[in-house]
Amino acid sequence: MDYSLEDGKWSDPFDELLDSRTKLRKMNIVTQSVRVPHNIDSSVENSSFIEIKETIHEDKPLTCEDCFIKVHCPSDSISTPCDKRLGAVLFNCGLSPITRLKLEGFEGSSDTDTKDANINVNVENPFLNINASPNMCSNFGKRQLSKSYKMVTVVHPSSIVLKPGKWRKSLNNFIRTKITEINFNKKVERSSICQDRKSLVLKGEHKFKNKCEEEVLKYCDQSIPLPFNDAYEQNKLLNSIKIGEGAYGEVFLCSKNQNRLEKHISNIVLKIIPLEGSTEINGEKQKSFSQILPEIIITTKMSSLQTNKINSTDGFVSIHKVSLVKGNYPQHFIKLWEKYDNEKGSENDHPRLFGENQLFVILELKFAGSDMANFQFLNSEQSYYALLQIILALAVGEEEYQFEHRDLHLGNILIEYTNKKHIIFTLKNTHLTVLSKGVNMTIIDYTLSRITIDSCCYFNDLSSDEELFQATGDYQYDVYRLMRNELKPAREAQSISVSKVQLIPLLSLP
Ligand SMILES: Nc1ncnc2c1ncn2[C@@H]1O[C@H](COP(=O)(O)OP(=O)(O)OP(=O)(O)O)[C@@H](O)[C@H]1O
Repeated sequence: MDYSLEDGKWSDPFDELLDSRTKLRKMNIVTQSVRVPHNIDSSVENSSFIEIKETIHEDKPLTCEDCFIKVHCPSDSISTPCDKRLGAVLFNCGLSPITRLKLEGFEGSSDTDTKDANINVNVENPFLNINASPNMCSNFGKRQLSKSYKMVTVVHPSSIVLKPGKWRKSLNNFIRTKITEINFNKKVERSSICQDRKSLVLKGEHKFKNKCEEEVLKYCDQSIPLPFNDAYEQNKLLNSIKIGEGAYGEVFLCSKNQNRLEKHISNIVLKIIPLEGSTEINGEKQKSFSQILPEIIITTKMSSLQTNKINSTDGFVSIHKVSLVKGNYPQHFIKLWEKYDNEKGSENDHPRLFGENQLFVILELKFAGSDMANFQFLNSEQSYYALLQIILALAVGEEEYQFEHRDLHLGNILIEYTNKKHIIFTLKNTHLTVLSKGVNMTIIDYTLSRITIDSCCYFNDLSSDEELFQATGDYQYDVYRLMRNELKPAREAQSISVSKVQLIPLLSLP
């Protein structure tokens, strides 16, 4: 029975507030002067936060005099989004604001209102104290209100302040564009592991590499790499366009024309990942066969949950095919790359730098919509059911494969509009039906994920990846540290049988 209200009709007090900012001002809930810091703060880490003075008169609009800034140290606090702290005072309703967070990096908000603010920031060499304890850092990240009562974020000199989402991409971009003197040689290669619960399955580097290459070819249903240009000829692909990029790959959308204009497969996404080359790409060492293998296995397994009888879900991206190709980047993809770069600006390196012996893995995925960081929900109810879909998909994945995503930020959750009224899940043989409220949610990007299949655990080893645990700039980065702390006892006990779902808060729900 559907007890929810008609699609698009339902709204809670907060939706009304969101309808227009003018209303907020009329209600004295928000004033020009405090709105900017308030919104910025919802995606800023724990370097500082605003507190409202207790003497506040509820019937009067807030001004900066009513607030003071507190500074916290990351070692002893968590960067709870500030809207939670302010929520009780500013938004007297059951739900916290669902904001589209737009923190454009370490320099503060991208909000045009902050343009003329005093930016008290020195980004020339923020890594100098990179290994220093934040406790010992006297001028630990703080913010200041400018004369015009606007808030800016100041870089914490002993940590890396990044925008939320694709942390590795942001980090590499930060290093390449902002650091003039890099005192930062601690890059650790992430090792990939296919580990038995008790002992390593594969030993010896060379054997291991060959075994992984063989395995990758097996998943590709190939015996040798295919020539890139022939396998993905321009006339086999229609309406191609570059739609996204990550630290490791370029993502294109196209329709695949299988038999020269005869059979037409609807939209597919090609995620193209360079492999095994010695050239650094996007500030990263290229992935090895052993590092890509877990991603291929995990993507294939999670996709197969669609047809599983006992635990099933469509919530993980569908994979049609994997290919291993070799050769220069085809010209038609280079053109699409350049078009994207001209229109949106790419943070990645130009693909012309790949030589003729370059290997790539290409994941052919189903198009699953746009990412949640760029999506605006119609109302709270829609976001609530979206969240339920994600939770149930994770529950199914965890039940079947002890799946942990471990990097579930907004950029890795895709949303597509759907006409389906319900989304169906099967969990331990029980059918569960969730209202779609017009949206279908899909989880992508298993670079950091881990699953267990028949007592064999597949994952990339994050324990030596210090970068992952040093970034700040969003609550997302605290979650990495919190999870590491949480798992320490298990690691110390040499146990890897952990079945916690890591879910970076998706929405600012109370
Ligand atoms: N199946 C898909 N449907 C629609 N868009 C997609 C799909 N897969 C990827 N994308 C788009 O491409 C972007 C990059 O993809 P993805 O996160 O898989 O790359 P990545 O290189 O693994 O990223 P990271 O830097 O996090 O490792 C996504 O944020 C999304 O916008």
